[in-house]
Amino acid sequence: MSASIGHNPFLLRINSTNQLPISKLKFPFRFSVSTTPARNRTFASMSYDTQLAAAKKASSLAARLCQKVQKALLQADVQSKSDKSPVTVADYGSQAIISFILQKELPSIPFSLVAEEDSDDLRKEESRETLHRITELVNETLASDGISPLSEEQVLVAIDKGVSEGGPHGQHWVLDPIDGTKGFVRGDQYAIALALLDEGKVVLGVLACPNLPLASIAKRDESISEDKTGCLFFAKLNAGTYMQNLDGSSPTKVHVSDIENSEEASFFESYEAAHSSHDLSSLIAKKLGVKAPAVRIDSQAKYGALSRGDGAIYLRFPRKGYREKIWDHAAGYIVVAEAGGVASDAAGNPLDFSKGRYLDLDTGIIVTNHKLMPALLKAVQESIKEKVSSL
Ligand SMILES: Nc1ncnc2c1ncn2[C@@H]1O[C@H](COP(=O)(O)O)[C@@H](OP(=O)(O)O)[C@H]1O
Ligand SMILES: [Mg+2]
Ligand SMILES: [Mg+2]
Ligand SMILES: [Mg+2]
Repeated sequence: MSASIGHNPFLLRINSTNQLPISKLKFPFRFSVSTTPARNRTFASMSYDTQLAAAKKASSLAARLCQKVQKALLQADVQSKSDKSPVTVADYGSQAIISFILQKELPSIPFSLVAEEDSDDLRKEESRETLHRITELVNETLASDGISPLSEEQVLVAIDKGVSEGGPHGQHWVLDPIDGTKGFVRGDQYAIALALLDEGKVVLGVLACPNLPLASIAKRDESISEDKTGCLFFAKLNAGTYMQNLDGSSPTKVHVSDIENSEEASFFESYEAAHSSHDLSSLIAKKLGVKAPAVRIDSQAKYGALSRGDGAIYLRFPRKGYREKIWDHAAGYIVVAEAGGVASDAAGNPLDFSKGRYLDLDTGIIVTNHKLMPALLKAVQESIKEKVSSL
């Protein structure tokens, strides 16, 4: 793993392999409050209310930190020049806050966290100033909620709780502290994405999207820039999906688009062509007769926007060999599923979050409503075949 600290104290460039030394693996924990063995419990019997409240609090505080850093980044006019995945002090700060708050709010539940970042680079001598800045940011954010400050070591320990491997047994939090870091650095969309796995299934998810307008982004007039932004989506198994203002308004229930005619559908995809083939998605859209141009935005904000019907389809086709990580999809997946949507890989298999830190997938991820899925799947499979045979 390597990292170099740029001129701006808010930005770190990092080259992460996501490989973890065996010595860092955490024993998978069971939910200890219940006296029933985990495998015998039914998901319906669990309410997950305390976990959801803790997840909402943790994500909202992390969003506060991210908003502050993004403002500073933009004022400093930093640009992402490297083709390596950027990591900012906000990625680390967000992970530290969420890890710390979840443990603080849920003291009686054994804690297992599968998260994107680790502190290996931050522990290096050359990162001292950065660690100091991260700790300062974390403490300013915690103070705004009346929480006592953490030491630099406590910040590192909180970040490193994220080394869990997840898996099919017990409960595991799944965290992307900033999803869409490239969008974050550009001043565009990003999300703080937190989900809970229980026995390998996603049972709750929270998506904080500080730059997403509260109003629909479908057919938005780009010239109107004073749209209110900052959405918090949350979903619990069998309990629906809700959206509220990040500042804490009362939640409203959301539902995916009920469009049946694919010609009327619009679709989301990654802003970054390196993350998802824009060529393949345009071929699929053509086959479906989609008229609207692709809506390209960063991060799981796409899942949030889809869950409230801003668009009807999300297409993601990474280059061959890319392995999707569970934190890039777990929260978004349940937010869409509980809003009446469906996600699968390109072969129509459901997404399986029980396999550890990665998703095992056939080719890509497609998300839509139940009515459009059969036609979408057909168009996807035909398009993939055509693309492969034309190579
Ligand atoms: N070559 C690649 N193909 C597909 N996804 C990639 C990728 N390189 C990075 N990503 C993932 O794409 C995520 C952003 O998704 P999106 O394209 O929807 O904005 C990144 O999350 P992070 O920003 O958390 O690192 C990263 O995990
Ligand atoms: Mg990243
Ligand atoms: Mg991500
Ligand atoms: Mg991330």
